[in-house]
Parts: sequence; structure tokens; C-alpha cells
Amino acid sequence: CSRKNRNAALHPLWQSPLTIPGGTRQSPINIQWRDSVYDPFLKPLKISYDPTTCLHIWNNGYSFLVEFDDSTDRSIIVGGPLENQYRLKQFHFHWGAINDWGSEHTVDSKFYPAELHLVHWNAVEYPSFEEAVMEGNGLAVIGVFLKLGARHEGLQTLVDALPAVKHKDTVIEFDVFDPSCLLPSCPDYWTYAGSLTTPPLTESVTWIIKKKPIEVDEDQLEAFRMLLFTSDGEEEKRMVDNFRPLQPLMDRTVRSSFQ
Ligand SMILES: NS(=O)(=O)c1ccc(Cc2ccc([N+](=O)[O-])cc2)cc1
Ligand SMILES: [Zn+2]
Repeated sequence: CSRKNRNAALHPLWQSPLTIPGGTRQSPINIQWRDSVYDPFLKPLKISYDPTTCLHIWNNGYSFLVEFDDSTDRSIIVGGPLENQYRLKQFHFHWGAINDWGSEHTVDSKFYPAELHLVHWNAVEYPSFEEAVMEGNGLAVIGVFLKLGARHEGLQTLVDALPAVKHKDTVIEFDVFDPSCLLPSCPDYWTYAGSLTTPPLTESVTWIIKKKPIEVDEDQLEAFRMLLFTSDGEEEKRMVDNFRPLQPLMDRTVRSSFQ
């Protein structure tokens, strides 16, 4: 490809190419509602999180992560498209500089202002998260869209802690939080085989994307946008637009748990 195109493939935030050479199941994707296939054999997703497994909030320079103690099976998901139970490792968000974009996945080409990812790993088959990351069925990520609306009381406890992790590589203890308060009550989801959306971009994720968004208000989105990609002392760069561009669907079908 011409020099221009090659440069277009290198997004500043990811240094590595936007599509993995030979990648056949990259994420995120656009979910075309009418092309998704209802699968009556999909089970309901069962979620049981123990709020005391919450450890801390960490600004890792891409997003802010809320990390959990994944040394036991106290916070797990099971069912849905999953063969095994998967342990909660962390959750994080992706968002835009303005409300017109920010989510990683889109639905019928519509962006949401932000997207939550709850990251789980297959501790039944693999000894650690790092090993699971390298396996086709190693991870399960629940995606939840955020839309502008009413203030989300559960999210507010998280938002109140964000000023303490404004800079890259800062961490604050956060010892009781139940992430199920961030899930919509509607059980409907889409599911497809995909990848991590940040390096190492490994094709190890069973994506479970909730059909219904949760509502957050403008102040809560603005709180995300005052975080920084940069460390204390560096020239400030606001942490916004930390989402990967859409990737080709290729030979994949998105299944729905609903008709
Ligand atoms: N956005 S996402 O696809 O849900 C996503 C989920 C988890 C991670 C975290 C991560 C995944 C793997 C590694 N690694 O193998 O070095 C380091 C960090 C990165 C990205
Ligand atoms: Zn993510």
C-alpha cells in the first residue's frame, strides 16, 4: 500500500498496526442488528460478583481500570455462550472527547459516548490471566454501552475517586464495589468471537455485548474526560478518544440471545 495508507494504519495510541496481520477475529466491530442471528440455545448469562473482591482503581495510561482479586472463584460469570465459568479480573471504560462518539462497538453504525468492559478469564482451563490472554477461549468480556441521560448513582462512587488517579500510573485503594450495579436489568445480549482492543490485540475474547445501554449524566462523562494519558510532570494530554477503530467482520456471525 502507498506510504499514506501505511501511515493511516498506525494510530498514535496503539503504535502497533490497527489490524493484526493475519487477524481474522479482531475487535471492535459494528453490530448490524438485522444481520445478527437469534440462537435459542444461548443460555442466560449468570453473574455473581463479590463486592469485597474489589482492590483498587489504576490509571494505566490507556483507561482507568478497577481491578479485582482473581485468586479465587468469588466473582464469576457462567452460562450465556460460555463453556466454563470465568473469573472477573478488572473493568474499564472507553470514551470520546464529545458525546457523539466514544464506544468501541457500534450498533447499526451508531456510536455511544462510552463503553464499559468487564474482563473475565477462564480459570478452569488456564493457570493465569496472562496465559488465558493467549488462548482462543481464554477471555470473556461483557460490553455495556453508556448513553447520556440520568445520573448513575452506582457509577458516582467510582467518579468521586477519579481525581485521585488523574495521572498515568497512579492508583487508589477501592475496596468495596459491586460492578453488577453497572449492568442493565435487561438480559438481552449479542455475542461473537473477537479480540482484545488494545495491545496485545490477541484473538482470545468471547464478546458479550448487552443490548440495552445504561444511563449516565454529562458531569459523569466529563469526569472521565478530565483524566490524563500523561504522568505527573509531563505536558498534560486529556484521556479521551481511547477507543480502537472498527475492524472488519470477516467470516463471523454475531448471535443474539433475543428475537
Ligand atoms: N478493551 S479490552 O479488549 O476489553 C481489553 C481487556 C483487557 C486488557 C488488559 C490486558 C490484556 C493483556 C495484557 N497482556 O497480555 O499483557 C495486558 C493487559 C486490555 C484490553
Ligand atoms: Zn476495553
